[in-house]
Amino acid sequence: MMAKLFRAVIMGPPGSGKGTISERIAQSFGLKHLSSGDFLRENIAADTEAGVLAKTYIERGLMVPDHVMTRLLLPRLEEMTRHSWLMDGFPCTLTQAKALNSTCDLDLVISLNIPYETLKDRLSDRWIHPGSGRVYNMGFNPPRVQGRDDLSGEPLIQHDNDQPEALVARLRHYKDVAKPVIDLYKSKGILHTFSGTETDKIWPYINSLLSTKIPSRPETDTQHIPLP
Ligand SMILES: Nc1nc2c(ncn2[C@@H]2O[C@H](COP(=O)(O)OP(=O)(O)OP(=O)(O)O)[C@@H](O)[C@H]2O)c(=O)[nH]1
Ligand SMILES: Nc1ncnc2c1ncn2[C@@H]1O[C@H](COP(=O)(O)OP(=O)(O)O)[C@@H](O)[C@H]1O
Repeated sequence: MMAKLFRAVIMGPPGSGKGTISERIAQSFGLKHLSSGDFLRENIAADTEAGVLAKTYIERGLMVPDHVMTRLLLPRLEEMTRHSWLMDGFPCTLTQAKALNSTCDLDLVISLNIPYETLKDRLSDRWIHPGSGRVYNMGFNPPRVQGRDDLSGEPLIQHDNDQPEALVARLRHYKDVAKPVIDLYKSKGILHTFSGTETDKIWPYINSLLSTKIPSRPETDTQHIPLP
């Protein structure tokens, strides 16, 4: 019998560690990690109509409008009827959350609650490989060769968006738009909030929560069965 599918969302302000934690969850529990940012970058690289439109917003440091996001992401999720997944970066707004609601039932929402000073320190030290979206931090997870991506060897860049002046505005905006989304998931009884300043200290709590929710791990009993 196929294991029950599991659908989760991870939310948090820029720099809260959504990408970093999502990778750990994907590796430990075999969920597919879906990232709105990666998905947008793929569409931009492929010059799709929505990608061209999204690029005009991202280049100005703005959020992509809800109707573009839902038009891009929902069909993709609808294709994933046989997969368990973890979505990072979507939904960001109540309109997106309601649209997602009409497509699927979420099992769990993880919300990361990280102090502003911590976010500021991390993001001012974040380096990105623009081609793949791989993320480094000079203290926490530095690249093997300074300034170069581990896999491609290509140069890493920093986003102006990650510098303190832009960050204050992004965080204020996040708080405003995320609050009703968090309230919605709280009212559904699926919200789990994790607070702290270090991913390595938060991770064991997320790991043990997921261990109680996701019955089978890839390395234990699904060796011959394709993952859901
Ligand atoms: N010093 C430190 N850096 C961390 C920690 N956890 C994550 N980081 C780094 O902080 C930065 C932000 O982490 P991400 O995983 O990209 O955060 P995110 O929430 O996905 O960020 P956005 O893509 O902007 O929404 C990256 O450079 C990470 O390597 C931590 O516990 N300590
Ligand atoms: N759910 C979303 N709604 C609107 N815009 C989004 C969404 N997810 C991503 N974006 C846009 O794509 C950009 C890149 O996203 P991401 O890689 O998650 O990184 P970051 O939030 O650090 O910029 C965002 O800055 C934003 O413009």
